[in-house]
Amino acid sequence: MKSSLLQTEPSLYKNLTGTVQLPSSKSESNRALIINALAGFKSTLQNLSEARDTQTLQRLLADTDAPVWDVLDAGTTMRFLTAYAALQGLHKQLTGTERMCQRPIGILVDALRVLGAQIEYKAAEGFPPIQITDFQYSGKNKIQIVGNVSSQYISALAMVAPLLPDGLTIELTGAVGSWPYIQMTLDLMSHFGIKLIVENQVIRIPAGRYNENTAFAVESDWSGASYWYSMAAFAQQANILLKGLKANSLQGDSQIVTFMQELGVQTYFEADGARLIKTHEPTDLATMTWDFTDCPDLAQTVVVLAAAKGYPISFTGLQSLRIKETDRIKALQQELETFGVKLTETSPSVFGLVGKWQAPPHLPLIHTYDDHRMAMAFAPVALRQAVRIEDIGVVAKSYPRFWDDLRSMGFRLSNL
Ligand SMILES: O=C(O)C1=C[C@@H](OP(=O)(O)O)[C@@H](O)[C@H](O)C1
Ligand SMILES: C=C(OP(=O)(O)O)C(=O)O
Repeated sequence: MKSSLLQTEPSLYKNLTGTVQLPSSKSESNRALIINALAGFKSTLQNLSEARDTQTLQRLLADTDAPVWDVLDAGTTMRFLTAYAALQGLHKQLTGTERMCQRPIGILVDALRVLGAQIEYKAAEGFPPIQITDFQYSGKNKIQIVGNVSSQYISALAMVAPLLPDGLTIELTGAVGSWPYIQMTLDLMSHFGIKLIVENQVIRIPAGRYNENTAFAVESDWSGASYWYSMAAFAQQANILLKGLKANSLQGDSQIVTFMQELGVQTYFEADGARLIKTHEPTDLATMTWDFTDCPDLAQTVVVLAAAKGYPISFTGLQSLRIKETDRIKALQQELETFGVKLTETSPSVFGLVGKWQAPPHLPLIHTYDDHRMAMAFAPVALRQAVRIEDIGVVAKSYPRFWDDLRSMGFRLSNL
């Protein structure tokens, strides 16, 4: 595989200005697609994401006859389709990339089995590929599920719960990670007509039908927006309009607004999006600990920025990063080493950055670990120094036009 060279003129570092049409949120798109499928494909979904994960889900939902659904590397697609196929008793095998077959699904499968699904593992217990064969309702209308492994299991269960004769009460046990993603699911279910109740960690979902013919427009992707915030923070001056973002978002990753405000990037909401202005360079920042429990997909963006800028930030809530597209903690540790920075666990579950960022003597190569967010989180570094990116193709998972958007802002990308 050929790596690519990403570089900029010094003038871009001095002043980064332009407009970006962000991709739509894949999380919102994937929920809307599942709910619309459960309601008979009759609604009008606008701005569905061009992310490969969403395109894959859309294609598989339409491929009703296929005995095997290959989700590639899409976590939500795997988890959502598992619950979707299981509760309808569809005869399906679900599989994915080698990495997808290392990402756990046992918690969801156990819950679906309790409800009456017949699901077998085709290889390792607790991991895809799985074979779904039948559904015979067990009569259970309450279930407990752990909240700190992946919220995707809970979203998957919640979306199919109205199909059960008595609905379903889902009790989340222990600490809950990625809660805003669960809230997004519940908000979308409400939008499509399900009247559910949430009390602390208990979600009560009544039996019912999703409304047909309901319009829904997907918002731009806040996770994708985070890389532009990072670029604005890197640059000396920045004025970037990110189109399609709204102040009141369903997406928890809109938390990036608050994080970046601390780091000198202010957000102004306009009629057609969010304008990012670099207002100042934070100089004497107090030592801070930032929690990514609710927004794990922002972690790589902020860790790389903090490492490069020497911001005194410690990080918590990174546990779920170990079971995503790659072990993201390990991947960050390895890549930051190239620049002389260590990401270390200073006390249980708290990660700190040690060492001063240094340009390596040779053109640095950023390894991408089949992880879109590794490539995108390191791309802003090119405002300071040229970098090689191992596989630029990884961005297709969530933000296929990422490099085109960088080019339109003045970045140069070439094959090596
Ligand atoms: O439900 C979703 O759309 C997502 C939930 C999160 O996963 P976890 O719940 O596994 O943290 C997030 O990391 C992922 O990118 C998308
Ligand atoms: C973790 C991610 O996605 P998924 O779990 O859906 O593969 C992501 O997009 O960062």
